[in-house]
Amino acid sequence: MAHLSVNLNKIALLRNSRHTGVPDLRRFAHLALEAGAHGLTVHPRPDERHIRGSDVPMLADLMRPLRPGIEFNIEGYPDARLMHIVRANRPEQVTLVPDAPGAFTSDEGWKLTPAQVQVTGPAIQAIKAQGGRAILFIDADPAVIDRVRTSGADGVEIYTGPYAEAFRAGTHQPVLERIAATAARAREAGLVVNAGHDLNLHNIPPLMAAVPFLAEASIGHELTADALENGFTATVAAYVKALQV
Ligand SMILES: CC(=O)[C@@H](O)[C@H](O)COP(=O)(O)O
Ligand SMILES: NCC(=O)COP(=O)(O)O
Repeated sequence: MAHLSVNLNKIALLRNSRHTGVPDLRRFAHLALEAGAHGLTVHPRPDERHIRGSDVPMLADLMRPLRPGIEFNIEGYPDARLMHIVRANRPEQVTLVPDAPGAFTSDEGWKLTPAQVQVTGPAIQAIKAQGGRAILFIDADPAVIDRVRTSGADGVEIYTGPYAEAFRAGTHQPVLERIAATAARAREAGLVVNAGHDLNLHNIPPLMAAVPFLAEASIGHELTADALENGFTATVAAYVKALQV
């Protein structure tokens, strides 16, 4: 069984297209948790296209009485801005991604080159120093796991965008095998194994069959699109169930 962390980015994206505060991010955070989500994820990008820095304290305050158990996961590139948000809000988990400031979306993982380690190392130390779990967003590549292990990170989030794309084409088996090999190597190294990006109710079952020990899936885009058709509460409950196999 994998935990569901609902990513609220796309609720915030819709909210930002008006100055009315509708849809209310606080309400959708409550709805997600009441529907059975094990946590919430936000990615406060530098351009604040969706999640704003000012959203994070509100969500941290909302979730604090529900801790432990319910987890707050903050994602982003470890620049001074993100690390200030992390220090101020002390989430249970921080997922570091190598995104450029204007990235269209997150579309690659850390390679942990010496230059990248110069960036991730201090951030990992700062996250762990305040009791947080430091997760590195990686591509499905077993070869990177040894570098993750020596980085001091607590775990990985395997980037599932290529898997989702291959799944749409019906050519996902080799990609899924690479994910499974990466996850197995990470587990052997004692790392937490998470996954995320473009996961949906169709591509989750094969992923869970291949990685039954997955700890958490953070899901936002496809879940929000499904919720437009089927309702947010019912959709979150369906994703919780899909991850329980
Ligand atoms: C890291 C990842 O794959 C997602 O969590 C990311 O937050 C997606 O960002 P957008 O919602 O801005 O596309
Ligand atoms: N880390 C992945 C995430 O939080 C949500 O990604 P997506 O489901 O919006 O693609």
